[in-house]
Amino acid sequence: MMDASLLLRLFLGTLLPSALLPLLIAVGLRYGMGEQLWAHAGLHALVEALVGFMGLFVAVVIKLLHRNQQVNGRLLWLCAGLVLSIPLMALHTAPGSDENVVIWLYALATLLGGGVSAGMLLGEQWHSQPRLPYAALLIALGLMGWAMFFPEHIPDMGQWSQLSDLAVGMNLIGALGFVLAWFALISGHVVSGRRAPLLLGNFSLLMASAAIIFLLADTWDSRWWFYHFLRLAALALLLSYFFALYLKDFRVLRENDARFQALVESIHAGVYRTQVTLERRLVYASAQMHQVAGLSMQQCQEGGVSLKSLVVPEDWPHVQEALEWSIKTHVPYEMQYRINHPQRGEMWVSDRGRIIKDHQGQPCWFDGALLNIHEARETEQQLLLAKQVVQTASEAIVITNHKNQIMDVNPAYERITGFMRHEVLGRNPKITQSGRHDASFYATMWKHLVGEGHWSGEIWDRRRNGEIFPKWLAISAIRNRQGVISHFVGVFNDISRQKSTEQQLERLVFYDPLTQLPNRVLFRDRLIHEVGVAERSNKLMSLLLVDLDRFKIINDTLGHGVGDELLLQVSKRLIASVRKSDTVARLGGDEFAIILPGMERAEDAAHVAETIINQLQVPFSIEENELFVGASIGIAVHGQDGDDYDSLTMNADAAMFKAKESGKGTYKFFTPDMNIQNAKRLVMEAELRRAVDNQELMLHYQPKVDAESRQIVGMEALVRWVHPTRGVIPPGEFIPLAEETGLIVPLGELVLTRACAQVKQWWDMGLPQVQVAVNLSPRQFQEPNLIEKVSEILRKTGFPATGLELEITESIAMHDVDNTIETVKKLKDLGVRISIDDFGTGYSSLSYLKKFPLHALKIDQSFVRDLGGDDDGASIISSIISMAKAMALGVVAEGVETAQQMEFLRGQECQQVQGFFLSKPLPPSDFLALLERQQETGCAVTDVMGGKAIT
Ligand SMILES: Nc1nc2c(ncn2[C@@H]2O[C@@H]3COP(=O)(O)O[C@H]4[C@@H](O)[C@H](n5cnc6c(=O)[nH]c(N)nc65)O[C@@H]4COP(=O)(O)O[C@H]3[C@H]2O)c(=O)[nH]1
Repeated sequence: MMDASLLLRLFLGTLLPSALLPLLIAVGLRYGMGEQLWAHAGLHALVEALVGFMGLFVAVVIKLLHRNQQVNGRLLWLCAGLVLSIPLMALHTAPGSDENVVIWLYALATLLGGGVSAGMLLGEQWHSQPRLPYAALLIALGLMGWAMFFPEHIPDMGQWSQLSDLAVGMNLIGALGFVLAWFALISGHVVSGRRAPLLLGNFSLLMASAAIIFLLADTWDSRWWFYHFLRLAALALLLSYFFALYLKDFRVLRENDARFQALVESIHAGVYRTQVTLERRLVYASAQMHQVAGLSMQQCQEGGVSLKSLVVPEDWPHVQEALEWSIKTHVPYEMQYRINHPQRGEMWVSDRGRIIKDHQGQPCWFDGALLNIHEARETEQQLLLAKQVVQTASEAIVITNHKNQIMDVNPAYERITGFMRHEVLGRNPKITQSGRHDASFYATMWKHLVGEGHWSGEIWDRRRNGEIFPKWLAISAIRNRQGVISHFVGVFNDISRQKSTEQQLERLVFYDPLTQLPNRVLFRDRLIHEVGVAERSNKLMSLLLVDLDRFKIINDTLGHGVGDELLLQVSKRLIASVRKSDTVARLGGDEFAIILPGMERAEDAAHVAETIINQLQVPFSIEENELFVGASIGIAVHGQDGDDYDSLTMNADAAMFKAKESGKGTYKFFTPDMNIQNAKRLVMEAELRRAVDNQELMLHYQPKVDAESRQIVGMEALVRWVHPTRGVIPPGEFIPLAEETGLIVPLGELVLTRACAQVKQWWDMGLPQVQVAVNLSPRQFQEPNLIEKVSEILRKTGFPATGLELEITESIAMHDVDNTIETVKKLKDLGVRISIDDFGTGYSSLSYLKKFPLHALKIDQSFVRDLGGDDDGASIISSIISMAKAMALGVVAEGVETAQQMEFLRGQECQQVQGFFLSKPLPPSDFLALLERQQETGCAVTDVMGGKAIT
């Protein structure tokens, strides 16, 4: 609805003045200038020129605005109306035009101007005809040409005072056209807004009015001037509208530009426009390009710098490619590349832009924005790197927020805990708690973590499968800029393998690998510890050293497998014999130590020792063998027998040695005189060393007699130590010491050489050529050059190998059976005979025995001694004899002391006998006499059978 007040204001403000003013001017001119024709003609030309200029100007403006799509297409009809009418109107001022032509031009201009302007009312399909103004121009030119060159063909238009009907009709139709155009204009379809339709409508009304007044006017009268000025006012209205429109556009443009500038300068990005040529020269660069790309402010303002010169050469092809692609596809581009910043060096930028086309759709610019992303990219790279580090780290990493909710974990976390990332996100890390640590542990941990910012330590956790494992955990608190804890980062390692290695190492260092008992190192530690405890308390502490009595024989004869099993079983019995607080340790070989702390009386240690001895006397059953071992125990009590590790162990050792000495299977408390005995042993060792060198050793010979013929068939060489002060020392007292110290090797060589030399001498004397038997100790037997030594001695002494018999013990035979068989075979190859001494005391396996190239078995004297007693010596002897017979071996019975024993052995068809009943071991001179007697009488021991020994 048209606003009435607006209508009134427009009427009063626009239409009225624009009609009144021409009227006043016209009246003023008529009466002011009178009949001065020259003045009227000049003013008329000026007015028409102004009308013509304004009309054409407005026509051009409408056309241009339409091309820029700033005005409605209907206005092209108004434009065409102006193009048609204005030149025609202007033409009538040409000098020499006759009245008919002038009226014709006027009427035609009014007709065509109004008629074509009314085209604004036409339907949609008639709008936006860009060629319409040109067509109008052509028609106008044609009509002008007609009027100018063929005035005679112009219809009769009458005179100013009396217009023809045609002239009147054309003017009326033209006026009607302007009225119709007024309808079109005020409808709001041509121009929008409140004032514009009325303003333009006024133009149309004035034009219509001018056409009507034209009909009433006469040349130079006031009506005549009136319609001229009406048209001038109408066009002035039109011009003012479009001028205002232009001004408005210009202002908007300027505002937009200022706004655009402000906007562009306010953003961090450098905004640019470049040419689409290959160089991509900048035609516009915002001031930010100074910051982003290092352009000078002058370069920013003037442009001209090529984008190519800014970009790092390696990246340019990539930039070119993206821009070309954008030209081709018209799709905006977005890329990241490096530019050479003159001050800051290579900088990463992000470039987003698009192709701009001209009005013909041809690409003409690239408009883009360059953003410095160097720091962001560096940060991104660092983040990427950090992420990769986290992802590939072998340590588990868990990140929580300040509420201790898991925000992220790495693959190592998943591998170690078994929990997948998605299972733990948002949960508390305590899902892996093992329950091994109490609340106070975690409270301390958190206190330290929050206070110090970090915590590290060993902690036990639980895997998803329930398995508990140790880990080394380091947690750091991460604080934000305000210093408030925002995150926690936990890094941990599964240290179960390391732990078990540590434990294994600890076991290796501190425990005996066979029995798993503490070894000497840990024993020492514990003993020192218990000494300290005993000193602080009123309790006694005792140390027991336990040595197994027959372990060596068992180990040598039945092998290490049996030996190891025996030690295992012994260790179990020892543990079972003491309290849990006591320490049972294995010091090596068959030696064990027991620490008994917290005892009331020393006798308590004796009870424990008795228990142990009783326990170890119970036979052990290993691999179908029933094995008997006893134990000798030495006891030292803290305080009375020593107050430190060294004195206690030394004294317990001395006590143990004494226990062994005083018959096995017993215990002894340490007494001070034991140390004296120890000292004695040391002295003896030195003396024995000297004795070997000083020829203090001499040999005695004990005859072996044929049980049937009673003739001496052999002899055993037995060493004696003739001590300068102590007299003759029997071998039982020094052979073990020699064996222990290694002195047995030179001693054994000495004995063998002496025996061979002695018997060779007797043989050379023509005496009965009986064999001599020499004892070989285990240590001698294991000498790698034994064979060479024996053959060298035989060679040196010239004694035939067949005259020599070497006695080895059962334990030697059964130790390392294969090697022993080898050595025995080699000895046999030399011609030497081998017999097994003390047979029956060891654990000889018959099947092995068969493999040895033996000569004879010597029945141990303990069985002979048992004859006639309760023990089953007789049956053992007869078994040995029948076994030897079966194996085609000779048998010698040792230790024959009585006629009964002799009788028994003869009855059992024992081939040879040896013993005090026949003869004690004799010095060489006595044995020589015996041999000589046998040579003379044929039998050296005849009288013996009468019950009297030879010596
Ligand atoms: N009670 C009793 N004893 C009798 C009787 N008949 C012989 N004997 C003793 O029995 C031991 C026999 O020697 P053995 O079994 O080889 O036992 C020997 C032997 O193992 C070792 N031995 C002696 N001389 C040597 C030697 O030159 N080298 C090595 N390696 N060991 C030797 O010392 C051990 C002890 O030698 P001896 O004291 O000489 O003791 C000798 C001998 O005097 C008897 O009727 N009644």
